[in-house]
Amino acid sequence: MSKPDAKIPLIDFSKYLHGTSEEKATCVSEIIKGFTTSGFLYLTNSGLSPATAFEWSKQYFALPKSVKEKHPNVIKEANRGYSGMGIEKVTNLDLDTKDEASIAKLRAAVPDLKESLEIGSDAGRYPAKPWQNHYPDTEVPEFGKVMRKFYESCDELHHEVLCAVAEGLGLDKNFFKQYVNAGDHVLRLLHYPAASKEVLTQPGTVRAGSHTDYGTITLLFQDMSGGLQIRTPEGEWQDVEPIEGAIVINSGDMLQIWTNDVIKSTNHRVVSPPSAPTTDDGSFSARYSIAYFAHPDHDRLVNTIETCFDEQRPKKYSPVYPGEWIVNRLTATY
Ligand SMILES: O=C(O)CCC(=O)C(=O)O
Ligand SMILES: [Fe+2]
Repeated sequence: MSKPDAKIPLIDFSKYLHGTSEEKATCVSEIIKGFTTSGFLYLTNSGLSPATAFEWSKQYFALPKSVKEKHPNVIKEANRGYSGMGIEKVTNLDLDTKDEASIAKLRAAVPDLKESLEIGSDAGRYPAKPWQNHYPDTEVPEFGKVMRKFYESCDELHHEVLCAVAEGLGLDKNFFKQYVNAGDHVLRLLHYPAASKEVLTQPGTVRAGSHTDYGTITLLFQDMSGGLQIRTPEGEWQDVEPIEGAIVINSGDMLQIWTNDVIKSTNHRVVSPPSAPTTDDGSFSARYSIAYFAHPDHDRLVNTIETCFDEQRPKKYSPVYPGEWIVNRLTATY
């Protein structure tokens, strides 16, 4: 169970979208409280439902391996396609050192027990990119249509949340808007297959290893299996229990850099808690989740906001290009 002091606020977003100016202000300060303490919050009444996307995601993961492996996620800059079981080992390494030995050691360690499909933007609403999504529309009819629609709905919601963040930081409401128009976001479908308790309770074995997210915010849709945890400043793991109908939203590296650590990019992971549902043979049941990683445009420089540093609080980060940041992080991850 989560501890009572868990600073993961449950926020009714309809109050921001349609409330009185007082309700709106309360909502903004709750969002800022979540992002500046645990780096996580729950959002309800956002108007966005992941139900259809989950249905199509399940159909995708049920396809034969040979079909999914036709379009592997191998080009870091593209970050599109399928990653099979054990391909990814997420981590936070000190990327300034680019320590090849630690990356190699990490790759040899126990891999994450999951498979995923990464989907990027499509030309049309967004500027064309040199890379394409490969939708399995023959095997799963309308897959591309469903995912494109969901991607765009997530983009819209993410814009609203960033407006609230800007307001909460005392900036112009549209401050982040100029940075997030290229559709450099990533929609990631995740499947953690059923696994025996012997495997998942071995020391060091996790469904997804500890990491921070690289972008501005992540919209995380999880089923009711549980297992998501965040690391508290005291170094303890705290459950982010699923709440029916609530979207988990966490702040990522870009907001942390922009705000000089005022907003947190918190480490999180996925394990199988003892309370996780089990199958008839006593294994942990499969878990499905969908993450929408919102990113600033890859070629727009992100530089710490002027009001977030002064003599007492020196600037901690050099300006970064989001595109370079993500490629460095992905290189250390796969
Ligand atoms: O599956 C989840 O609940 C979390 C996934 C996650 O943190 C990620 O893919 O970055
Ligand atoms: Fe994550």
